[in-house]
Amino acid sequence: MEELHKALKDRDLTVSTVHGKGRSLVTARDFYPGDVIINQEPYVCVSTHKRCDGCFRTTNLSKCSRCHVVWYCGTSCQKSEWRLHRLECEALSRLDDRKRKSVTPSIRLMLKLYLRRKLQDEKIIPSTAMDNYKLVEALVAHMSDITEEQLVLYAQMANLVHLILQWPEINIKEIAEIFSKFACNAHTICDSELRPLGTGLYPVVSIINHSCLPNSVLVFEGRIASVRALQQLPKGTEVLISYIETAGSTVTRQKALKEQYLFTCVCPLCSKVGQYDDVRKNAILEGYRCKNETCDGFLLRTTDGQAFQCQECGLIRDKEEIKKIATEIKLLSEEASKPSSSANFQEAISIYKMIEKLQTKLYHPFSINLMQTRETILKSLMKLEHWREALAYCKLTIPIYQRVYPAVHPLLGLQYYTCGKLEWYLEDTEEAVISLTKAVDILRITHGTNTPFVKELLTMLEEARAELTYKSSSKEE
Ligand SMILES: C[S@@+](CC[C@H](N)C(=O)[O-])C[C@H]1O[C@@H](n2cnc3c(N)ncnc32)[C@H](O)[C@@H]1O
Repeated sequence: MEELHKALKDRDLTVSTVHGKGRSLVTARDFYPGDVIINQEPYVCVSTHKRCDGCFRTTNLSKCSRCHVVWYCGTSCQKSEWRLHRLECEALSRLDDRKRKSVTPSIRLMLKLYLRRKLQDEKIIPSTAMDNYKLVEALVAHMSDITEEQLVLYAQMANLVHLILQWPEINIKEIAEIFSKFACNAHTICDSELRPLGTGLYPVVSIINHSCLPNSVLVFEGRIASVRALQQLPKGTEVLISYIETAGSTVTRQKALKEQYLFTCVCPLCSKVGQYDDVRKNAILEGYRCKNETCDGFLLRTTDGQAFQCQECGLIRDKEEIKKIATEIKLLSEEASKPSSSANFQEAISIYKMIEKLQTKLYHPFSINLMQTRETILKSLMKLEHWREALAYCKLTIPIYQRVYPAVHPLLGLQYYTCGKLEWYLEDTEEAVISLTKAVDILRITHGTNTPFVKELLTMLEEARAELTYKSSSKEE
């Protein structure tokens, strides 16, 4: 680990231990909003769905002609992956069709990990301070916290890995432990618009702990993980990213962290659990609305548990009435998730609009359930190229985004970006300039200014500004 400390020192970072959290990454100088704190290539990664295994693209794909499992977009990616894939390919080719179908991304991640370790041990692939198996060994596994059921699943997966690799010395218990490490440490690789592409293990980035109110953000440039400061981080600050979607009540966030990452979060936001501010925030995010439509107070359960009372105007909402609407929403949601409905955007939109109508009666106007429904409608409208209505929905989501996310958050930036693009396309140039400027202000910090995505956004903003100037000068004439 000496080597790692030296490599991190060169990047103005250190590792220290924080009570209740274990290792943590700490700044050794001041970092400013948008500064890259650390970049890392994955130790191993896999694409999910049908994508090129090298660059995650979905165009010009052809399957490896030998193993029929892995896809490449061309010879360049195939060559760059060859040393590792040669061994993986050999192992996969031995499988019959049925077994080959059971090779999930997690199984492939494990195969690649073992093969890469072997290649590094044999010095066929070089090791560096930030790229070696010792870093994987140091990752937390939380073996004592996993359920019996999960353990059985890991053991089954480990057996499959054993069967594929056919290495006599392989240790099933060790593989199961590494599966647990994947669960606690691997990251979902996303594109610039935060759509998931694959999964990767970045053992140095994995030293970074979670906060529900993070000071940094993890984004990806291709398969390189990039952690950027969201705010000024004075020397000696613990770098914190969010592992989960933070727009949820404390209970929802803690449940997600416990289930997916096996820990109880001790961040400043979570330690406020039960305090008035936390109760109020949660009741707005996931609670019911006041019966009086002009009141935006939040509701809490009455002491007898039989109803909910608005904390602003005192009006009572009956539990049965709430239950009735909630049941109608549930039935409609089940209908919407049927393959026949989700494949037909028009049908999906009409069901989700019914859900939206019921949710506006049930939930607080700043509810995340409502935000998610509107987001689903927006996406379907975009698919159908119903731009004007899509813009209306996008605008409806923005106030909720502003409320549930901090001022600098990639999802808020991306929502302004969608809004700006739609406005520009619909020739609402003045509005487009405002929305795109807001998008740039956020995304230049979260994504950096050198990525193709942000460069394109900057060009779009420049063009929209030029168009606005032209429109204004033509009006004056
Ligand atoms: C990806 S690792 C982060 C590095 C880890 N601290 C280590 O020592 O390797 C995730 C683990 O760190 C700990 N952790 C991260 N954030 C935490 C938080 N906010 N509260 C409590 N534990 C946390 C948990 O044990 C979690 O499973």
